[in-house]
Amino acid sequence: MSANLSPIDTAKFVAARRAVEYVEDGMKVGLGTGSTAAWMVRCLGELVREEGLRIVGVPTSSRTAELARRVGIKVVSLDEAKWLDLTIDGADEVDPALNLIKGGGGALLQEKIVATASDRMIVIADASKHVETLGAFPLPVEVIPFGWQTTKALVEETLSGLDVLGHSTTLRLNGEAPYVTDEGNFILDLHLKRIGNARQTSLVLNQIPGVVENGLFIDICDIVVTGHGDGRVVINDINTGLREEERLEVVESENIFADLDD
Ligand SMILES: O=C[C@H](O)[C@H](O)[C@H](O)COP(=O)(O)O
Repeated sequence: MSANLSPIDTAKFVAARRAVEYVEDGMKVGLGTGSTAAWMVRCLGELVREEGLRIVGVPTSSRTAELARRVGIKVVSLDEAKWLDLTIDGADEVDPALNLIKGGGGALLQEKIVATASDRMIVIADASKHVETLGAFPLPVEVIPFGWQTTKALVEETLSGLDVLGHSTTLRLNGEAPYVTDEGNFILDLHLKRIGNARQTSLVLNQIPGVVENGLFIDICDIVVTGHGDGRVVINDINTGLREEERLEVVESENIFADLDD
């Protein structure tokens, strides 16, 4: 069957489809969160079901855990797996050095822990995620609920010293109530004017009491697989400098497209 995907879903799907080629039998794989990562989980599930691929998956959110189980991937905790061969995840922004902003879907904390505990991190993205400088996408910062308004004020005061803060810092909402992460925390979205020094910004943010983690992923990602709406994928490996392009055909079994609610 030829799937009738929109160009954006085609881009996400081909990136995911190409990225799962890095997964080998017996691997322990970190499973990212978000709409692009959901394609990867479906692709991996298909390989498990149809080709007998034997892997264990460590999900980075309750959403991903649920989807992974549904598509037939054996799910274990990070503490059971201890160290992972590979993590595949999406991103909100990717810069030329493959530094990232993540957390648009609220899963940055588990994502950063899982990616850091992996030999390699592969990011899957559509072309719109590439930027020259990080920071147009609001930077998510996970904070504990206790005293969050004080933490917000401290974040604003600290960033004004770095001259990176734009017009506002907002508490992420779920309807009228604060959005609550899988770890029971809140998220502040930082609207920045620029991030001149992402490493410094990340370190400074994580020094503030009440801040649990921020969405800057510096020197964590090894490979970016970028999908395009016409089926092209571009692979960028920061360690080898390799850049290659190929084209994938979007002709898939019904199973993988049967469940598109994620
Ligand atoms: O918290 C969510 C994650 O960092 C996502 O990987 C990121 O927001 C990208 O999501 P999507 O693939 O839906 O654009």
